[in-house]
Amino acid sequence: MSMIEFHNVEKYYGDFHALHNINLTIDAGETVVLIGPSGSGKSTLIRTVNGLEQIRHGQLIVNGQDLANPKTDMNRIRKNVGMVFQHFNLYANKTILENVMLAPRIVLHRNEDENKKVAMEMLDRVGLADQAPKMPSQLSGGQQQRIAIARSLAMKPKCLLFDEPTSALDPEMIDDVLNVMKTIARDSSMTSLIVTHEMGFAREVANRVIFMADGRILEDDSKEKFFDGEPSNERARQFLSKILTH
Ligand SMILES: Nc1ncnc2c1ncn2[C@@H]1O[C@H](COP(=O)(O)OP(=O)(O)OP(=O)(O)O)[C@@H](O)[C@H]1O
Repeated sequence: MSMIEFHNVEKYYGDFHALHNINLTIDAGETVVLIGPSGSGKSTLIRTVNGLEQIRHGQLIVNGQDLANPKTDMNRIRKNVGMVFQHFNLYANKTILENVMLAPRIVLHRNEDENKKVAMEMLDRVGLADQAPKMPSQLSGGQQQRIAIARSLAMKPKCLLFDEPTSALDPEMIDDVLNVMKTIARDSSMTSLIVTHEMGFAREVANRVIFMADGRILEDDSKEKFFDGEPSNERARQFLSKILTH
């Protein structure tokens, strides 16, 4: 079953043509990594999936709903499609537990006992259950990002979008966040679409690797073909050799 379908999608920012003729189908349970040079449209592409950016032409179907249809209930999309950003933006004046419980309470009206149980389960999943009573400022950046992941997981989404979740972190914190993301990727009930520059991570967890440049998908391969074979596209090959030699 497909979770996300792009059909001939075009995206503009004013006159700037940011996405060109995107065709892409992602099945439920897949872990897809999106890579490419800066400014190639990776963030734009994943932000269209939960409606943070609107498309101009084409069709985008997420969890069976057509995003271009004005009747589509975007709240329903966002319940099923979570997002983890580069900057985690926890509520500074709320405890870690409250941060994780907030959206399910407001959006899903989950009852308090169940909400707390789920929140603690998710905090446990990211290895931070013991931090529940603390305030965000008492945690490191890497821990805060893991809380942001727990916060997304608490909504029990079908799909999680990750937009460079480790690129604002100090190097020593990156692995802890990637390890949490690896356990999510192994959960076949969740679809993950991940923008990252972490090639080791991509190589380990991705089912598929998509390479973008200039707003276009130039390569869409299994991870084996992309990393162990050779991408067919010349720019993808150049990008890969450059990034792997750094
Ligand atoms: N809100 C906006 N208004 C105008 N142009 C934008 C906007 N957001 C992005 N762009 C432009 O769209 C292009 C794609 O940007 P995008 O952030 O999607 O790229 P990216 O591949 O995610 O880059 P990076 O790896 O640097 O985050 C860039 O040229 C960028 O300048």
